[in-house]
Amino acid sequence: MRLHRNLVFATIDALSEIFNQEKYADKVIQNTLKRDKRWGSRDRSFVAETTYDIVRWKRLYSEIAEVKAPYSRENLFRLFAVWATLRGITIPDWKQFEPVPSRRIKGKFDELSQIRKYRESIPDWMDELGVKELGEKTWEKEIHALNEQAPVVLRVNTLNITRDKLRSILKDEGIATEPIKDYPDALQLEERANVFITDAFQKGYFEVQDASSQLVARFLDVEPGMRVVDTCAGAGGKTLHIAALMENKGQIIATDIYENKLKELKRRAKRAGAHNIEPRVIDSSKVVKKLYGKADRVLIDAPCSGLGVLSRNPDAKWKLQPEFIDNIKKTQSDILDQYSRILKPGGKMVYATCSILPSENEKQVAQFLDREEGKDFKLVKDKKVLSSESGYDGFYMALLEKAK
Ligand SMILES: C[S@@+](CC[C@H](N)C(=O)[O-])C[C@H]1O[C@@H](n2cnc3c(N)ncnc32)[C@H](O)[C@@H]1O
Repeated sequence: MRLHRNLVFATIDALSEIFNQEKYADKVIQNTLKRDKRWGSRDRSFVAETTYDIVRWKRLYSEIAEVKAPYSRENLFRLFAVWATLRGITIPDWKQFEPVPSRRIKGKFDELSQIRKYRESIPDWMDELGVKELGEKTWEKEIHALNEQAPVVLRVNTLNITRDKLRSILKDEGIATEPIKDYPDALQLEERANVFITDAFQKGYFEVQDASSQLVARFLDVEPGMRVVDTCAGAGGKTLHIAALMENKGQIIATDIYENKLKELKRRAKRAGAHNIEPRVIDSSKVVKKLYGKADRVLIDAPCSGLGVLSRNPDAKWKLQPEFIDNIKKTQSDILDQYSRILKPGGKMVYATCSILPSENEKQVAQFLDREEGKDFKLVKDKKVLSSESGYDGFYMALLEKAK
């Protein structure tokens, strides 16, 4: 592979914004890709994937390159040189690159690979927390899987099209996909591609949604005609799936504390042809109180550490803090206590997270069931999805039923 100057420079600029200005990697990459209209799909994927790779391996590469934050341009080029050397890519003789000690880089890589926190490139606290919560063996496998690049999975919008039909349309657009066994609405891309520019996307035939995330709406056991409240709806990934499962019949009230996310949900619902979604911003406790005792189904897709989705969001390794996880657990239990009251007697509720930590998942549910607020509920079933076992995001979902 030959390195192109403008692509390498774009990658270095993106890394500088992510590492030094604390900006989110996905947003920075999105903007960086707008920089040069002449870039083709290979150029764009070089910038996106190399940036994500160096973000993912920041700790390991920093140790090898002996550089620390704040990252000067010189240091970013050193990180880049480590990335290229470990992939067997020849470093060009540009003045930005110092002579690269390839043997030393490979030697240090072998040496550091003996120690998990370097090998898997994670902060000390995260390694300790993973071992404490999951045990050494499971954590070891899980963090390894979470460092793999995530596959691109689509959720077929069955309001508009069948899976087979979409598959054949995408094939005609040059995008090959495979159905995934046991995931009835999913198609996995055989090769990465920008699916958002396809005609099929504009027509609302699919959404991009990880396979594990696609399990949640089905877990809620919805039926056409029900009243469902999706309490932490965000931009509506699962709301749209629920709408499709309900065949547009019944009512879905989608709430969130952020209006901008619900605005995005509205846009997506329009494209998807989902007509039974009513977004409501939670701007006071009244909004939730008004719904008490009204729903057949409640989804709590709770805010969480996001440790199950590190493969698609590797900069969370550096942005996440242990204090954030402690606080979010308190929010999760408050949300459970409050939003469970939205259910009618005999109704069902799913509590879900994209975390793999038992303290955010099964322990959170067990504590709820032990509290006064949970006394009328029983656990019907739960499912822990590990990335190392499924090949998709880490997730947790519990189905609870309220007594009649
Ligand atoms: C895991 S995300 C939701 C993802 C979304 N359900 C989807 O499938 O695309 C959690 C959401 O909870 C929202 N949130 C945080 N605190 C909340 C609260 N107290 N009440 C309702 N929503 C909250 C966040 O804004 C965020 O959108």
